[in-house]
Amino acid sequence: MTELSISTIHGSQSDMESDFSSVHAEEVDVNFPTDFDKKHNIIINTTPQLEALSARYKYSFAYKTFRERVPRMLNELMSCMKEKEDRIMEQCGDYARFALSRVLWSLDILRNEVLANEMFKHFHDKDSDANDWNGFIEKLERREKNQWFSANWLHAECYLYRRISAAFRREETLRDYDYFSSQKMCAARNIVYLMHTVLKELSQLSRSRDSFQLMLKVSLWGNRYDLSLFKALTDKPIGEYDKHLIEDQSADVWRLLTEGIHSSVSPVTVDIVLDNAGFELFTDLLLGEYLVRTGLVKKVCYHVKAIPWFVSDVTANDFHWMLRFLRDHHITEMSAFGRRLLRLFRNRSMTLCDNSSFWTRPQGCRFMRELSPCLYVHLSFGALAIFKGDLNYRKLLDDINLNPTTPFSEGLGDFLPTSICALRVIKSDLYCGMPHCAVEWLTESDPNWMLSGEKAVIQLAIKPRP
Ligand SMILES: O=P(O)(O)OC[C@H]1O[C@](O)(CO)[C@@H](O)[C@@H]1O
Repeated sequence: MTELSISTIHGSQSDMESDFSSVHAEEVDVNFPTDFDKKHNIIINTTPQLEALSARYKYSFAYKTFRERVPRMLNELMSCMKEKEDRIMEQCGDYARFALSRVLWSLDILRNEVLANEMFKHFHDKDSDANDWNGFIEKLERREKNQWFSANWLHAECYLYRRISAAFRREETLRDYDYFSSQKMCAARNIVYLMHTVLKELSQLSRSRDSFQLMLKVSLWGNRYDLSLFKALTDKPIGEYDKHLIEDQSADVWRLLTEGIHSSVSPVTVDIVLDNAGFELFTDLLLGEYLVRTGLVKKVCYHVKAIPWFVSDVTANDFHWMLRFLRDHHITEMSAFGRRLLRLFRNRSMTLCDNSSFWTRPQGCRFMRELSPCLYVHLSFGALAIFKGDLNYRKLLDDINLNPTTPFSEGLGDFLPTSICALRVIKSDLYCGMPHCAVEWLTESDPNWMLSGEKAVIQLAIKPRP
């Protein structure tokens, strides 16, 4: 098997380390909680097991996220919008100038609400999920978990991105403007050399267990490309990554697709719940094309986010942009790959599921059957659903701080519409299905390991079929 190069991270690593080590550094201040901590009942501890992750626990990534990362991200978004004002006017028309100033004002208010740990506000926009969101916020109000530093981390972070979206969608002229799109497109353009290298190495791989496992791992490590955390990249041979794979069930996924399901699920469909745009999406398209081309599956269905989400998550616009970008590229292998993909979409071997708001709702996957029964039934008709990335993993576990050795299948609660595979680069302090003592050992050698994006898991929960 050829030694293929995939990326490592630098620069942001130091940001992360400084971020997290400052958390730990404050341990010395454990007897002297800051004024903010006292005023907002912050618990000077890590998150207890079986509790939901929340910024109410000082030694958590959630606390760091709302104390520092989110205010910084909102500052960057506001200055980026100001910088691009003229280009936005070209795209959305002159009237958007007033709309943009109202948006900047809303984002500034949002940032101050986070910094002051204010209560979540109800939505007054016309979007189809507004009522569901308000019903959810009322539930949080009753449980007094409706503030940035008391809510479950997943709920608060999803609420943040829904609020940002509301600020733009309130404005007719900016309603469909994706405020993260230039970052996503720019990141994709900057990594063409790697896409080309990967294509030359992998696009003709034949059907075999080794090739399948390699394709799955390329899609996994593509998840390191998440602009909400990391900004810069360089090359490293893929083989070197296996030592960073804490749990690897890729062989079980191969067995499931080749031995496990023939009679019960035909034609074999695989759903891929996408994460980041750009290079990660490219690796997910490569995986899908390999699955169909080698006859391992008849159909691949991709799931995207309905609104701009967590900076770099894929929306339907990003998905179509990537297909056009590949098809129209001057590099032969790139355009050939783009045309092959478009052919697979035309003959419906590949489809895009872009209309579910479930992926941008705060609830975990165990609430899908109740909240999005159609989506649940759709997944149950598939042979396997592949969940990409850290945020989707948190949604699978409903952000519950489980004992790290809890089996993955148990971590899903009762969510098992079909067999579930998680391809996750670990980027937050939440785990399950880990070998005994792995988390303790890793934390001992590096307290920041779970934020470095160095470690990953490939986990599978098999749905028993009659
Ligand atoms: O792109 P991914 O893999 O879902 O990672 C998202 C990141 O954002 C977070 O929400 C933190 O802000 C974590 O889940 C993770 O660190």
